[in-house]
Amino acid sequence: MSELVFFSGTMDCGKSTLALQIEHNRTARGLQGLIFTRDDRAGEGKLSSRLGLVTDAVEAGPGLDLYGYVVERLSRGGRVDYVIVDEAQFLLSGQIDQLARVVDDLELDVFAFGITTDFRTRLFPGSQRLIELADRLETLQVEAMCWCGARATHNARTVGGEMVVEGEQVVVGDVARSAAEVGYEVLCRRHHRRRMTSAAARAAALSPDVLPVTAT
Ligand SMILES: Nc1ncnc2c1ncn2[C@@H]1O[C@H](COP(=O)(O)OP(=O)(O)O)[C@@H](O)[C@H]1O
Ligand SMILES: Cc1cn([C@H]2C[C@H](O)[C@@H](COP(=O)(O)O)O2)c(=O)[nH]c1=O
Repeated sequence: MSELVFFSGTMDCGKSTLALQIEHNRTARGLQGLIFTRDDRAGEGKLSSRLGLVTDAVEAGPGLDLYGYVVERLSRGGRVDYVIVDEAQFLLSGQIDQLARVVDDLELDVFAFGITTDFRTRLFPGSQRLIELADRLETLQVEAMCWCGARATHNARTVGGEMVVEGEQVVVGDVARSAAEVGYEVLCRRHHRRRMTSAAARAAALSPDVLPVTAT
């Protein structure tokens, strides 16, 4: 029985890597997949992993009917054995319904990958619909970690190094610790709530206000 599977986690937990591994393993067995993505950091029509691997993909812009695209490919004599979707959080709710139809009507497995919540801890529309419709939800086994050592469960956005909780939902970016204007950092819920990024924690540790007082 074909399935719609949603592999989710924070940023930087290995989702795109797993997508590429699934693609590699199936291709190695002679299967042919169709890969969709949206707004990958590597550019339009790319699925990229921080491990350095990248492959071509179909850019699933807001105007693309994913079910229609698969049907058209098949009706032109093309082969599609399964479908992979990366950055699925960015898809419209209706596009997730189209993926469910690919599973139900075309009997193809669909493997979707994405972050569930944005920097404000709110669900992305695509992720919300995937949680509502998926046959199976999978959490990635390689956990991203907060600076405190706890499992990272939330994505923080930084602007000029400061954590922010207001702004546009979608701003393509990375977790690299450069001085980029907009960056991201994964945190545990406790530190996301306290807006305590690794830089803020370092600054607090160096502050004379919090230096330990030693008894004389
Ligand atoms: N230099 C490295 N050596 C080993 N593993 C790395 C390195 N850089 C990144 N990774 C791994 O890649 C993961 C990020 O993979 P990626 O597929 O890009 O994540 P996601 O798609 O979830 O944002 C990191 O959590 C880490 O496990
Ligand atoms: C939290 C958050 C993230 N994004 C963007 C930043 C990246 O471009 C992608 C996530 O990619 P990854 O492969 O999972 O690292 O999403 C965003 O636009 N808005 C957010 O709130």
